[in-house]
Amino acid sequence: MSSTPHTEREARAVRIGNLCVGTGPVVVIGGEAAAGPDARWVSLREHGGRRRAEEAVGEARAAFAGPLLVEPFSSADLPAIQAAADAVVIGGEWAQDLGLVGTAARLGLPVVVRRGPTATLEEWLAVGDYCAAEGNDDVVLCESGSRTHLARPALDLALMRAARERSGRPVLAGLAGGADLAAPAVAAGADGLMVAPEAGAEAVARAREAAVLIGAVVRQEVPDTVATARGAIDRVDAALAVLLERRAALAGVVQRLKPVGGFAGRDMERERRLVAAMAERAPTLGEAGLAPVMNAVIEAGLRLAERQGR
Ligand SMILES: C=C(O[C@@H]1C=C(C(=O)O)C=C[C@H]1O)C(=O)O
Repeated sequence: MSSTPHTEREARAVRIGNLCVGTGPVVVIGGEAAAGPDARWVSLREHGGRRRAEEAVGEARAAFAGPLLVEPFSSADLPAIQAAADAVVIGGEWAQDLGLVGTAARLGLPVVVRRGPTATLEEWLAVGDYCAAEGNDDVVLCESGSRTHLARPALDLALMRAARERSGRPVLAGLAGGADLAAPAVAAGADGLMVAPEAGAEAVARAREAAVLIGAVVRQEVPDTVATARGAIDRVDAALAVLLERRAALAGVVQRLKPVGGFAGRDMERERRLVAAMAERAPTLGEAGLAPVMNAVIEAGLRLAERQGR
Protein backbone atom coordinates (compact mmCIF):
# COMPACT_ATOMS: atom_id res chain seq x y z
CA MET A 1 0.00 0.00 0.00
CA SER A 2 1.41 3.40 -0.81
CA SER A 3 0.82 6.64 0.97
CA THR A 4 -0.83 9.56 -0.77
CA PRO A 5 1.78 12.30 -1.13
CA HIS A 6 0.79 15.49 0.61
CA THR A 7 1.88 18.78 -0.81
CA GLU A 8 1.16 21.02 2.17
CA ARG A 9 3.88 21.43 4.78
CA GLU A 10 1.50 21.66 7.69
CA ALA A 11 0.68 18.28 9.26
CA ARG A 12 -2.96 17.54 10.06
CA ALA A 13 -3.48 17.76 13.78
CA VAL A 14 -4.46 14.69 15.78
CA ARG A 15 -6.15 15.07 19.17
CA ILE A 16 -5.01 12.81 21.99
CA GLY A 17 -7.26 13.60 24.95
CA ASN A 18 -7.04 17.37 25.31
CA LEU A 19 -3.69 17.50 23.53
CA CYS A 20 -3.33 18.65 19.94
CA VAL A 21 -0.42 17.02 18.10
CA GLY A 22 0.71 18.41 14.75
CA THR A 23 -0.17 22.07 14.96
CA GLY A 24 0.67 24.29 17.88
CA PRO A 25 3.56 23.63 20.23
CA VAL A 26 5.83 20.59 20.26
CA VAL A 27 4.35 18.17 22.80
CA VAL A 28 6.36 16.17 25.33
CA ILE A 29 5.23 12.64 26.14
CA GLY A 30 6.96 11.03 29.10
CA GLY A 31 6.96 7.81 31.04
CA GLU A 32 5.32 7.03 34.35
CA ALA A 33 8.34 8.12 36.36
CA ALA A 34 8.49 11.67 35.13
CA ALA A 35 6.63 14.75 36.27
CA GLY A 36 5.81 17.54 33.86
CA PRO A 37 5.03 15.94 30.48
CA ASP A 38 1.96 16.96 28.42
CA ALA A 39 1.01 13.29 28.14
CA ARG A 40 2.21 10.00 29.58
CA TRP A 41 2.85 6.72 27.89
CA VAL A 42 3.04 3.22 29.24
CA SER A 43 4.38 0.19 27.40
CA LEU A 44 2.86 -3.11 28.45
CA ARG A 45 5.62 -4.82 26.46
CA GLU A 46 7.92 -3.84 29.30
CA HIS A 47 5.91 -6.16 31.54
CA GLY A 48 6.22 -8.93 28.97
CA GLY A 49 2.58 -9.88 29.45
CA ARG A 50 3.18 -10.82 33.09
CA ARG A 51 1.04 -8.02 34.40
CA ARG A 52 -2.68 -7.75 33.82
CA ALA A 53 -3.39 -4.88 31.44
CA GLU A 54 -6.42 -3.71 33.49
CA GLU A 55 -4.19 -3.33 36.52
CA ALA A 56 -1.30 -1.59 34.74
CA VAL A 57 -3.49 0.75 32.70
CA GLY A 58 -5.78 1.42 35.69
CA GLU A 59 -2.80 2.34 37.84
CA ALA A 60 -1.40 4.70 35.18
CA ARG A 61 -4.86 6.23 34.74
CA ALA A 62 -5.26 6.81 38.47
CA ALA A 63 -1.83 8.43 38.70
CA PHE A 64 -2.27 10.91 35.84
CA ALA A 65 -5.30 12.90 34.75
CA GLY A 66 -3.81 14.02 31.41
CA PRO A 67 -3.66 12.20 28.07
CA LEU A 68 -2.51 8.59 28.48
CA LEU A 69 -1.00 6.53 25.64
CA VAL A 70 -0.59 2.78 26.05
CA GLU A 71 1.35 0.26 24.00
CA PRO A 72 -0.15 -3.23 24.27
CA PHE A 73 1.85 -6.41 24.78
CA SER A 74 -0.70 -8.42 22.82
CA SER A 75 -4.21 -8.04 21.44
CA ALA A 76 -5.53 -9.29 24.80
CA ASP A 77 -4.58 -5.89 26.24
CA LEU A 78 -6.70 -3.87 23.80
CA PRO A 79 -10.00 -3.85 25.77
CA ALA A 80 -8.24 -2.44 28.85
CA ILE A 81 -6.60 0.19 26.66
CA GLN A 82 -9.90 1.09 25.03
CA ALA A 83 -11.52 1.47 28.46
CA ALA A 84 -8.97 3.77 30.05
CA ALA A 85 -6.42 5.17 27.60
CA ASP A 86 -6.54 8.13 25.21
CA ALA A 87 -4.41 6.55 22.47
CA VAL A 88 -2.99 3.20 21.48
CA VAL A 89 0.69 2.87 20.59
CA ILE A 90 1.57 0.29 17.96
CA GLY A 91 5.11 -1.00 18.35
CA GLY A 92 7.27 -1.73 15.32
CA GLU A 93 6.87 -5.47 15.91
CA TRP A 94 3.14 -5.19 15.29
CA ALA A 95 3.64 -3.89 11.78
CA GLN A 96 4.16 -7.48 10.62
CA ASP A 97 0.65 -8.40 11.71
CA LEU A 98 -1.93 -6.23 9.96
CA GLY A 99 -4.74 -8.15 11.67
CA LEU A 100 -3.55 -6.79 15.00
CA VAL A 101 -3.06 -3.34 13.53
CA GLY A 102 -6.64 -3.38 12.26
CA THR A 103 -8.01 -4.41 15.66
CA ALA A 104 -6.06 -1.61 17.35
CA ALA A 105 -7.21 0.90 14.74
CA ARG A 106 -10.85 -0.03 15.31
CA LEU A 107 -10.71 0.79 19.06
CA GLY A 108 -11.79 4.31 18.16
CA LEU A 109 -8.67 5.81 19.76
CA PRO A 110 -5.91 7.75 18.01
CA VAL A 111 -3.07 5.46 16.97
CA VAL A 112 0.63 6.16 17.37
CA VAL A 113 2.53 4.04 14.84
CA ARG A 114 6.15 3.44 15.89
CA ARG A 115 8.62 2.52 13.16
CA GLY A 116 10.27 -0.85 13.64
CA PRO A 117 14.10 -0.78 13.71
CA THR A 118 14.39 -2.21 10.19
CA ALA A 119 11.20 -0.85 8.61
CA THR A 120 11.50 1.31 5.52
CA LEU A 121 9.61 4.57 5.07
CA GLU A 122 7.14 2.79 2.77
CA GLU A 123 6.47 0.00 5.29
CA TRP A 124 6.05 2.47 8.14
CA LEU A 125 3.64 4.73 6.22
CA ALA A 126 1.72 1.68 5.05
CA VAL A 127 0.81 0.83 8.66
CA GLY A 128 -0.65 4.32 9.09
CA ASP A 129 -2.52 3.99 5.80
CA TYR A 130 -3.85 0.62 6.94
CA CYS A 131 -5.32 2.29 10.05
CA ALA A 132 -6.92 4.91 7.80
CA ALA A 133 -8.35 2.17 5.56
CA GLU A 134 -9.91 0.69 8.71
CA GLY A 135 -11.68 4.00 9.21
CA ASN A 136 -9.24 5.55 11.67
CA ASP A 137 -7.37 8.51 10.26
CA ASP A 138 -6.18 9.77 13.66
CA VAL A 139 -2.67 8.51 13.09
CA VAL A 140 0.57 9.88 14.49
CA LEU A 141 3.90 8.46 13.29
CA CYS A 142 6.72 7.89 15.77
CA GLU A 143 10.29 7.47 14.57
CA SER A 144 11.86 5.07 17.04
CA GLY A 145 15.28 4.51 15.50
CA SER A 146 17.13 2.04 13.32
CA ARG A 147 19.34 -0.84 14.32
CA THR A 148 22.96 0.17 13.74
CA HIS A 149 26.36 -0.40 15.31
CA LEU A 150 25.27 1.84 18.19
CA ALA A 151 24.03 0.30 21.43
CA ARG A 152 20.65 1.99 21.12
CA PRO A 153 18.45 2.39 18.06
CA ALA A 154 19.74 5.37 16.06
CA LEU A 155 17.06 7.99 15.48
CA ASP A 156 16.66 8.70 11.77
CA LEU A 157 15.64 12.35 11.59
CA ALA A 158 15.73 12.42 7.78
CA LEU A 159 13.23 9.56 7.75
CA MET A 160 11.07 11.30 10.36
CA ARG A 161 11.01 14.45 8.26
CA ALA A 162 10.25 12.52 5.08
CA ALA A 163 7.39 10.73 6.85
CA ARG A 164 5.82 14.05 7.80
CA GLU A 165 6.22 15.45 4.29
CA ARG A 166 4.92 12.37 2.56
CA SER A 167 1.98 11.50 4.80
CA GLY A 168 0.88 14.88 6.13
CA ARG A 169 0.60 13.15 9.51
CA PRO A 170 2.14 14.50 12.71
CA VAL A 171 5.43 12.90 13.67
CA LEU A 172 7.02 12.14 17.02
CA ALA A 173 10.66 11.46 17.81
CA GLY A 174 11.10 8.52 20.18
CA LEU A 175 14.00 9.46 22.43
CA ALA A 176 15.22 6.09 23.66
CA GLY A 177 18.50 7.28 25.14
CA GLY A 178 17.32 10.20 27.26
CA ALA A 179 16.98 13.62 25.67
CA ASP A 180 20.27 14.08 23.81
CA LEU A 181 18.54 14.29 20.44
CA ALA A 182 15.59 16.38 21.60
CA ALA A 183 16.86 19.65 20.10
CA PRO A 184 17.87 18.17 16.71
CA ALA A 185 14.53 16.34 16.56
CA VAL A 186 12.57 19.57 17.08
CA ALA A 187 14.77 21.34 14.53
CA ALA A 188 14.04 18.50 12.08
CA GLY A 189 10.30 19.13 12.44
CA ALA A 190 9.15 16.75 15.19
CA ASP A 191 5.64 17.60 16.40
CA GLY A 192 6.36 15.85 19.67
CA LEU A 193 9.03 14.13 21.70
CA MET A 194 8.30 10.72 23.15
CA VAL A 195 10.76 10.23 25.98
CA ALA A 196 11.62 6.64 26.94
CA PRO A 197 9.11 5.36 29.52
CA GLU A 198 11.84 4.59 32.05
CA ALA A 199 13.51 8.00 31.68
CA GLY A 200 13.09 10.27 34.66
CA ALA A 201 12.18 13.87 35.29
CA GLU A 202 15.50 15.22 34.04
CA ALA A 203 15.08 13.77 30.54
CA VAL A 204 11.53 15.11 30.38
CA ALA A 205 12.73 18.55 31.51
CA ARG A 206 15.46 18.55 28.86
CA ALA A 207 12.98 17.49 26.19
CA ARG A 208 10.66 20.30 27.30
CA GLU A 209 13.49 22.84 27.12
CA ALA A 210 14.31 21.79 23.54
CA ALA A 211 10.62 21.83 22.61
CA VAL A 212 10.27 25.39 23.93
CA LEU A 213 13.54 26.96 22.79
CA ILE A 214 14.05 25.28 19.42
CA GLY A 215 10.31 25.22 18.77
CA ALA A 216 10.19 29.00 19.26
CA VAL A 217 12.72 29.43 16.45
CA VAL A 218 11.64 26.81 13.90
CA ARG A 219 7.89 26.41 14.39
CA GLN A 220 5.38 28.72 12.81
CA GLU A 221 2.41 28.66 15.13
CA VAL A 222 -0.92 30.22 14.20
CA PRO A 223 -2.75 30.36 17.54
CA ASP A 224 -6.44 31.24 17.53
CA THR A 225 -7.21 31.85 21.20
CA VAL A 226 -5.80 34.24 23.79
CA ALA A 227 -4.48 31.32 25.84
CA THR A 228 -2.67 29.60 22.95
CA ALA A 229 -1.30 32.92 21.67
CA ARG A 230 0.03 33.67 25.17
CA GLY A 231 1.56 30.22 25.30
CA ALA A 232 3.35 30.86 22.01
CA ILE A 233 4.56 34.25 23.29
CA ASP A 234 5.86 32.62 26.47
CA ARG A 235 7.92 30.19 24.36
CA VAL A 236 9.38 33.01 22.25
CA ASP A 237 10.16 34.96 25.45
CA ALA A 238 11.93 31.90 26.86
CA ALA A 239 14.15 31.78 23.77
CA LEU A 240 14.68 35.56 23.98
CA ALA A 241 15.73 35.25 27.63
CA VAL A 242 18.38 32.66 26.77
CA LEU A 243 19.68 34.85 23.93
CA LEU A 244 19.60 38.06 26.01
CA GLU A 245 21.63 36.40 28.76
CA ARG A 246 24.13 35.16 26.18
CA ARG A 247 24.29 38.55 24.47
CA ALA A 248 24.93 40.33 27.77
CA ALA A 249 27.86 37.99 28.48
CA LEU A 250 29.35 38.62 25.01
CA ALA A 251 28.89 42.40 25.29
CA GLY A 252 30.68 42.14 28.65
CA VAL A 253 33.62 40.43 26.93
CA VAL A 254 33.86 43.32 24.43
CA GLN A 255 33.87 45.89 27.27
CA ARG A 256 36.88 44.17 28.87
CA LEU A 257 38.74 43.90 25.54
CA LYS A 258 38.17 47.47 24.25
CA PRO A 259 40.65 50.17 25.24
CA VAL A 260 37.74 52.14 26.73
CA GLY A 261 34.84 50.01 27.86
CA GLY A 262 31.45 50.72 29.43
CA PHE A 263 29.29 53.75 28.72
CA ALA A 264 32.41 55.84 28.16
CA GLY A 265 33.38 53.71 25.16
CA ARG A 266 29.94 53.60 23.60
CA ASP A 267 30.07 53.23 19.80
CA MET A 268 26.88 54.62 18.29
CA GLU A 269 27.89 53.80 14.72
CA ARG A 270 28.33 50.11 15.59
CA GLU A 271 24.91 50.21 17.31
CA ARG A 272 23.25 51.74 14.22
CA ARG A 273 24.80 49.08 12.00
CA LEU A 274 23.63 46.19 14.16
CA VAL A 275 20.11 47.59 14.23
CA ALA A 276 20.17 47.90 10.42
CA ALA A 277 21.36 44.29 10.08
CA MET A 278 18.64 43.08 12.46
CA ALA A 279 15.99 45.00 10.51
CA GLU A 280 16.64 42.71 7.54
CA ARG A 281 15.43 39.78 9.64
CA ALA A 282 12.73 41.83 11.37
CA PRO A 283 11.38 43.89 8.46
CA THR A 284 7.98 44.44 10.07
CA LEU A 285 9.53 46.10 13.09
CA GLY A 286 12.14 47.78 10.91
CA GLU A 287 14.96 49.99 12.15
CA ALA A 288 12.56 52.42 13.79
CA GLY A 289 10.89 49.65 15.79
CA LEU A 290 14.12 47.90 16.70
CA ALA A 291 16.24 50.91 17.67
CA PRO A 292 14.62 51.63 21.07
CA VAL A 293 14.50 47.89 21.87
CA MET A 294 18.17 47.44 21.11
CA ASN A 295 19.07 50.61 22.92
CA ALA A 296 17.51 49.15 26.07
CA VAL A 297 19.24 45.81 25.50
CA ILE A 298 22.63 47.44 24.94
CA GLU A 299 22.29 49.71 27.97
CA ALA A 300 21.31 46.74 30.13
CA GLY A 301 24.48 44.99 28.96
CA LEU A 302 26.64 48.03 29.65
CA ARG A 303 25.15 48.47 33.15
CA LEU A 304 25.77 44.79 33.87
CA ALA A 305 29.36 45.04 32.63
CA GLU A 306 30.00 48.10 34.79
CA ARG A 307 28.48 46.35 37.83
CA GLN A 308 30.60 43.27 37.25
CA GLY A 309 33.71 45.37 36.54
CA ARG A 310 33.53 47.00 39.92
C1 LIG B 1 29.78 45.64 22.73
C2 LIG B 1 30.29 46.83 22.39
O1 LIG B 1 30.18 47.97 23.21
C3 LIG B 1 28.99 48.75 23.24
C4 LIG B 1 27.84 47.86 23.27
C5 LIG B 1 27.30 47.36 22.12
C6 LIG B 1 26.38 46.17 22.16
O2 LIG B 1 25.93 45.76 23.23
O3 LIG B 1 26.17 45.62 21.07
C7 LIG B 1 27.62 47.93 20.89
C8 LIG B 1 28.44 49.01 20.81
C9 LIG B 1 28.98 49.66 22.00
O4 LIG B 1 28.22 50.82 22.26
C10 LIG B 1 31.02 47.03 21.12
O5 LIG B 1 31.71 48.04 20.99
O6 LIG B 1 30.91 46.16 20.25
